[in-house]
Amino acid sequence: AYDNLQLPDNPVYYNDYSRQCHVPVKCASDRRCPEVYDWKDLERWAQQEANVQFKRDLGYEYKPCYLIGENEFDFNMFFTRALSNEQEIGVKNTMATDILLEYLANTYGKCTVRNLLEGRCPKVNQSLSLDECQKKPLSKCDPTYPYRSYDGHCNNLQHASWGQAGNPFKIEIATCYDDFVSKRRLSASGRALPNNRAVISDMQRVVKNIPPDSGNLFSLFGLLFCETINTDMVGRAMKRVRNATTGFRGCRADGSGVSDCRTPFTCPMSVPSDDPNYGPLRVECLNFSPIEKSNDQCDIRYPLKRNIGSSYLDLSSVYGDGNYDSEGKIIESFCKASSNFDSNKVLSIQFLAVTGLFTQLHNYCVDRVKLCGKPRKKEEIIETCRSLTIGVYQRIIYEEVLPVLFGNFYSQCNFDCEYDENLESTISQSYVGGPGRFQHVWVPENVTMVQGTERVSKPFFEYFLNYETFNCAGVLKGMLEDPIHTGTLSNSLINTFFSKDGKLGHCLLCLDMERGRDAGLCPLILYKHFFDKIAGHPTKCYSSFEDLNDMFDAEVIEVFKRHYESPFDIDVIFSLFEKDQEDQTILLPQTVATVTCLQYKRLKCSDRFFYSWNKFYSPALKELIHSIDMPTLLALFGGMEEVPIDPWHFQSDKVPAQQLKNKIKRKLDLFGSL
Ligand code: HEM
Ligand SMILES: [Ca+2]
Repeated sequence: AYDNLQLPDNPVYYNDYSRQCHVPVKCASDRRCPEVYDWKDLERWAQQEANVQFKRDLGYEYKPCYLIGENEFDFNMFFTRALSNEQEIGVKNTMATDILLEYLANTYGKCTVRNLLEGRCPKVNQSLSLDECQKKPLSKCDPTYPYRSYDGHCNNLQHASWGQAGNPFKIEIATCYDDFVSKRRLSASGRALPNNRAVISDMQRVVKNIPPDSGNLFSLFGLLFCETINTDMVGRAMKRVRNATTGFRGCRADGSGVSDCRTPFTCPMSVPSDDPNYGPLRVECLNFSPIEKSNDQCDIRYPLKRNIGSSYLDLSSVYGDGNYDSEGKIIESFCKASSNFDSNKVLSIQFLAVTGLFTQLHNYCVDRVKLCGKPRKKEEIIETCRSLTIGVYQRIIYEEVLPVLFGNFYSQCNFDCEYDENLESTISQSYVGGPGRFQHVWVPENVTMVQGTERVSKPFFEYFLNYETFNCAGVLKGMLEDPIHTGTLSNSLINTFFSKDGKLGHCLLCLDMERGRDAGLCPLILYKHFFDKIAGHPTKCYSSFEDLNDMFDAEVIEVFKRHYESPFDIDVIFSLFEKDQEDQTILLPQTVATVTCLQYKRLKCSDRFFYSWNKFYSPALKELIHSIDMPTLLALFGGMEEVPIDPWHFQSDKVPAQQLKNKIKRKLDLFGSL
C-alpha cells in the first residue's frame, strides 16, 4: 500500500467505480475519432485565435474599471504576476491547444475528444506541429554539481525539467469536465451542480452543533508551519496577462452583482440573496479568478493547471531565484521574512514570522562561515548555507511535523524509501484542489498576540494588514499558545476572510470548492474509491445519501441531501468534512490522510538532494541538520526568553531559550567546517 507514487503522463478516465457499482460507463462503446480534413489548417487557425485573444486580454491590463480597486476588501487577493517573454509564448500555446480542443468537442462530440485525449486515435499526432509549439532542446545536467538549482531543474539528471517551476500539476485520473476539456462538471443527470456558497453556508450552520475536539491539540504555530510547506510546493497563478495586476474584477465593487467590467477570464461566484451573512449586506457576487493552464508544448492531452513554484521542498518561495544582498544574505522584510514574499499580498504576519526563522538561519550561517571558516567564494558560502537551511527544514517536516499530523498512521504510510530517479517530482491536482486544503477548516476566529505580560486577541483577518503595527516575537509567542480551531467553521474562514473591517470579506472555503470545480476535479466518491484501493481499504458503492454514513456525520449528510441530486455529485472538497477516524492519534480524516501521505512520499523519494541521502553534505553539515530542531530555531531566532519543548502542541512546557542556545553553542564551530 501507499507505494503507487508515479502520476501518469497520459491519465485515463477512472471506470472502476462504475464497473463495481453498475453505474453506466460514459462513452463506453464510442470508438469515434475526430475526422478533420486538414489538421495543419486547423492548428494554424487555433494559434491565430489564441493570438487574437491574448491581444484582447492586454486591453484589460491598464483600465481601472477591469481591476479590483484599492478600496475594495479583496484588493490584491487575486493579484496576477507578470509574464516573461518565454512564459508568454507558453501561455499562448496553451490557449491555442485549448481553443482547438474546445472546437473539436463542439464539432465532433465529447466522447470523440475523449478518445483523442486518451490516445485512442493513433492517426492523429498527439501534439500540434506548429513552430511555436516545439520543445526546447534538452539541457544537460552536471551530476557533480553539488547544489540545487533555484527553480528545480536538474534535480533529476535524466529528466531535467521534473519538479521545475512552471510545470503542470498532474492528475491520477482524467479530469471530469463536462466536455472533458473545459466546461464545468454537471450532475449525473446533466444539471448544474448546486450553488457553491449555498452549500458552504449551510455547512457552517450545521457544523455548529458538532462538539469541538478537546485535549492535546495541534498548535496554531503548527498550522502556519504547514502553510509554509504548502507555499513551497505550490505557486498559485491566476490567469496572467503581460504585466502584473492587482487582480481582475468579476463583481461590482459593492458586490451587488456581476460587473459590466467583468473580463472574460474571471468567473465570479453568485451568492443566494437569502445568505445569512451576505444577504443583509446585499452582496450577491464574490470574485473568483481561475488558475492558468499549462500546456506550453501544445500536447493533445487533458488540460492541466500550472504550478509556478518548484514542487521540491526546497524553500523556493523564500529563496526566489536568488534573493541575496552583496554579502550573500537573503534580503529581509517584515518579521525577517524574505522580501520575496512582498509580492504575495495574501499572507498573514504569522506566516511571515514562521518563514522568517529560516531566513535568519541562512543569514546567521553566512555570518558564522565568514567569521570562523577559511576564506571561500561567495557562491560557495551562499550555497552551503542554503543546503543547511533546506536540510534543517526538511528534517523538521519529516521527523517532527508529519509524525504529529499522522500519529500511528506515520509508520503505515512508510516513508522509508530510497531516492528513485524514475519518479517524477510533481504535485497532484486532486491534492491541491481538495484534500490538501484540509487544514483550512482549522483557521481560527481570533489569534493571540503576546505584548509583554499581556495577551491580546484579535480577529484573524487583522493580521493580513498593517504589518508594521505588530511585534514579531509577540506574534510567534501567541501562535505557540493558541490551539487550532475545531468543531465549528470560523467566520474568518467562511465570511470575513481577508476583510479590512470585519464586515465584508471573502469565503476561503468557497474558493477551495471553486478551485476544484475550475480544475475539473471528479466527484468525491470517485476519488475515494480510487484512493481506498491504493490504501488497501475496502471499497463501497454509494447509491443513496444514507450510504454516506460510513464517511460523514448525519448533520453533514442532511446538508448534502438538501443541495445535491445524488451522492455521486458531491464535490471533492467535502473530503474535508469526513468524520474523525477511530484512531485518535491521527489528526487528518481518512482520504485526506491517504492523499497527503502519497504526496509527501512522492516529494521525498523523487528528491535527489533530500537531506537524509544528500551525498554532497559534509559531516559537519549533517551534524548541524540533526542538531537544529524547531525548539532550537525558536531559541536562536524567535526573540523569546522561553521556548516550548514541543512547538507542535499548544501550551507546551517551556525551557529557557538560553539552555538550548548553550547546547548548540558547543556545535557552532561546525559552521567553520561546513
Ligand atoms: C492560516 C493559515 C492559512 C491561510 C490563511 C491560508 C490561505 C490560503 C489561501 C488564500 C489560498 C488560496 C485560495 C485560492 O484562491 O485558491 C490557499 C490555498 C491553499 N492552501 Fe492554504 N492557508 C492556510 C493554511 C494552509 C495549510 C496549513 C495548508 C495545508 C498544508 C494549506 C493548504 C492549501 C492548499 C493545498 C492550497 C491550494 C494551493 C494554493 O493555492 O496554494 N493552507 N490557502
Ligand atoms: Ca519548492
